[in-house]
Amino acid sequence: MKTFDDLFTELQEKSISRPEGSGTVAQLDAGVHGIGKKIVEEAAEVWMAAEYQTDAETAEEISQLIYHLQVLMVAKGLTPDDVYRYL
Ligand SMILES: N=c1c2ncn([C@@H]3O[C@H](COP(=O)(O)OP(=O)(O)OP(=O)(O)O)[C@@H](O)[C@H]3O)c2ncn1[C@@H]1O[C@H](COP(=O)(O)O)[C@@H](O)[C@H]1O
Repeated sequence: MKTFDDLFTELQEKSISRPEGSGTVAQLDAGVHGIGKKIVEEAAEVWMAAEYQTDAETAEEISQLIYHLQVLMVAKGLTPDDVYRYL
């Protein structure tokens, strides 16, 4: 099963290799403004799922929010350690 750190490593590698068809590359090309809008959208979907949908659907929405947060981290050059030091 993929972990937070596994996904982050994969996204960092894709930001360098820029494979054709990668949604991550498209997100990075959209820039921080576009990525930020996706984060707000996904956060709202997490909230709505938690209130009105199943636990499994909520978990899926949380995974999507984490993904978009990681895309923002890659865009900004932040690493998991930069975040972990505040946990
Ligand atoms: N974990 C994710 C992941 N979570 C969410 N998303 C993206 O976020 C979108 C969120 O879905 P929504 O339900 O909000 O759909 P939507 O609003 O219709 O989405 P869009 O039209 O805005 O794309 C998905 O369509 C994906 O584009 C993800 N995209 C990729 N990954 C993983 O990231 C890695 C790299 O992916 P690629 O860069 O695409 O190769 C792979 O391991 C993928 O599994």
